[in-house]
Amino acid sequence: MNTLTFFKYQGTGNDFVMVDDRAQQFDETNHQLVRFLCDRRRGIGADGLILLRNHAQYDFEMVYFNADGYLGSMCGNGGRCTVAFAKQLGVIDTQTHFLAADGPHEARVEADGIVHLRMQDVLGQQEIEEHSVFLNTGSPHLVQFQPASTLAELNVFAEGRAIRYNEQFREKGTNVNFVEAPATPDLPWQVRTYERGVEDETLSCGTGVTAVALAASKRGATSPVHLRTPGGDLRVTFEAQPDDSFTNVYLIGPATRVFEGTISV
Ligand SMILES: N[C@@H](CCC[C@H](N)C(=O)O)C(=O)O
Repeated sequence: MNTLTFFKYQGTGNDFVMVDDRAQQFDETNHQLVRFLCDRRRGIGADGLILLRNHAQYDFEMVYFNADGYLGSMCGNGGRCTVAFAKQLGVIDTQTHFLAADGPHEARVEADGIVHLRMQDVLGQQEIEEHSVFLNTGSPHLVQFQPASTLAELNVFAEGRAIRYNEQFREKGTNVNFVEAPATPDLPWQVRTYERGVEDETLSCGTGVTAVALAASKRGATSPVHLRTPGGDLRVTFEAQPDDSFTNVYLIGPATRVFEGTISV
């Protein structure tokens, strides 16, 4: 048996097992190990696992796995947590340029600990039905706008799973974000997310709230968009371009170290 040292981080309740893998010792093909480490009863427990690795051209590389044990796409909350982790390790100071599954990202850590993570430009969105759009913010997201005062009671697991496994999305999957617009412009957009690869509702999803903010810009939202998830509040800023793309997209929010430990693997 070997001993693995890990750190647990969370960003608005989306939680991750973080591993300093600069020595590149972690076997990323060991899906059963990742599932065990993310298991909330038999392992550490998390929505995903993130390896921080050295990279010749970037400050570091972030390798993200969903709780199902398989490599995932971009993780926005995980990206913010990885930036905070890199700072904790002394790999960076307060600015960084790192590599993730969807390409390079810039980020900075403000004095209050809030992480500003630049997301990839987003090339438009696809109308699926009258109240739902699909867009990719580094991960695939369906954004479904709900009637007022219905989000709190929605069965996100059942409704989200049905969409994630329907004819259109079954093969590659999608994350599903249910959204309620604010009653007045000073209030936040409320979001609950069923997350692919976790296959359950998570307390928040960073690429998800980014998708919601951009989709909401077609429904009156303006940058900066304030979003409220069951795990906490996030902000998204962006520039909308005439060709319906979005540039200078930032996901802004906290990233908290919860504990560290060792586990026999
Ligand atoms: N929670 C993450 C999303 C991680 C990827 C997602 N599970 C997927 O497989 O698409 C985030 O904060 O963006």
